[in-house]
Amino acid sequence: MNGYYPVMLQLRGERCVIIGGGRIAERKAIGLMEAGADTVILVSPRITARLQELVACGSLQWNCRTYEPEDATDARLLFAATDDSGLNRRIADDGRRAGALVNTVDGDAGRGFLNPSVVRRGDLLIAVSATGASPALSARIKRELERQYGEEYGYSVEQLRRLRDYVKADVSEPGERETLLRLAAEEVPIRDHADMEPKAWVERLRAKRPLD
Ligand SMILES: C[C@@]1(CC(=O)O)c2cc3[nH]c(cc4nc(cc5[nH]c(cc(n2)[C@H]1CCC(=O)O)[C@@](C)(CC(=O)O)[C@@H]5CCC(=O)O)C(CC(=O)O)=C4CCC(=O)O)c(CCC(=O)O)c3CC(=O)O
Ligand SMILES: NC(=O)C1=CN([C@@H]2O[C@H](COP(=O)(O)OP(=O)(O)OC[C@H]3O[C@@H](n4cnc5c(N)ncnc54)[C@H](O)[C@@H]3O)[C@@H](O)[C@H]2O)C=CC1
Repeated sequence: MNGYYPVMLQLRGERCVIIGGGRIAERKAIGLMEAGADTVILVSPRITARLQELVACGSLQWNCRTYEPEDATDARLLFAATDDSGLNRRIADDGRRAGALVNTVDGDAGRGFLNPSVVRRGDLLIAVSATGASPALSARIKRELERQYGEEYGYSVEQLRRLRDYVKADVSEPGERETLLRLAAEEVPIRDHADMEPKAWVERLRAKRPLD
């Protein structure tokens, strides 16, 4: 067992602090924004052109200076993303002392979190990690999954959520709920013009439900 445990973190309203403003910090910042993080703070004397654009449109805050230990205070997630590995280690220590979850971009990953490679299709989120053994393999598997799970899954998962809300409210018998939701999950992906009105969908599923 290598000690890694996957979770899905809800980042809305959580303070995310990135130290560094290079290519890798940029990738981490964009990943946070794709997740819906709304409080992302960059600390770096220099940042990339893309990060400057994101600062200009108000998506990120930028503190244009070098790291100070106070930057780690109150961070929920802290990214040590500079090109100085000694500094990254100090940032990580400060962050852990302050109770933050810490990502260190240069391999000192023993006691923090790693970023997986991610495929997003609406509410479907597929994350892949080789836990530091091979980021290139994670990226390759992500590309394979992107082909296997196309954009149509975004619409499908939206419809499955609607169906599930309906079934939770309307079908009182737990065994029947489970059977219906499993059968529905087997039917996706669905075409985005298909009528997936929950009531009619449940009726269709009931008609094809295996007799038990
Ligand atoms: C430990 C970890 C910590 C962390 O950053 O969280 C880490 C560390 C390091 N990455 C390095 C190199 C590369 N990283 C990538 C790409 C990604 N790296 C990501 C995560 C992670 N990288 C975590 C482990 C995750 C895992 O193993 O699954 C991804 C998945 C997610 C993301 O960063 O958001 C993102 C895929 C983006 C996508 O989806 O496409 C590529 C490929 C490419 O760029 O195409 C290369 C070159 C090829 C190679 O090295 O494999 C180096 C060496 C630097 C050097 O040589 O000096 C280190 C440091 C070290 O390991 O020593
Ligand atoms: N995790 C990953 O996927 C990968 C990680 N890496 C690692 O990431 C490191 C960073 O790579 P890049 O972003 O390409 O480097 P870069 O050189 O483009 O950026 C480094 C950034 O750190 C900032 N910085 C330096 N000292 C600072 C300080 N005291 N306080 C605040 N900011 C400071 C600089 O201003 C710059 O913005 C590399 O050294 C490498 O070890 C490299 C490739 C992939």
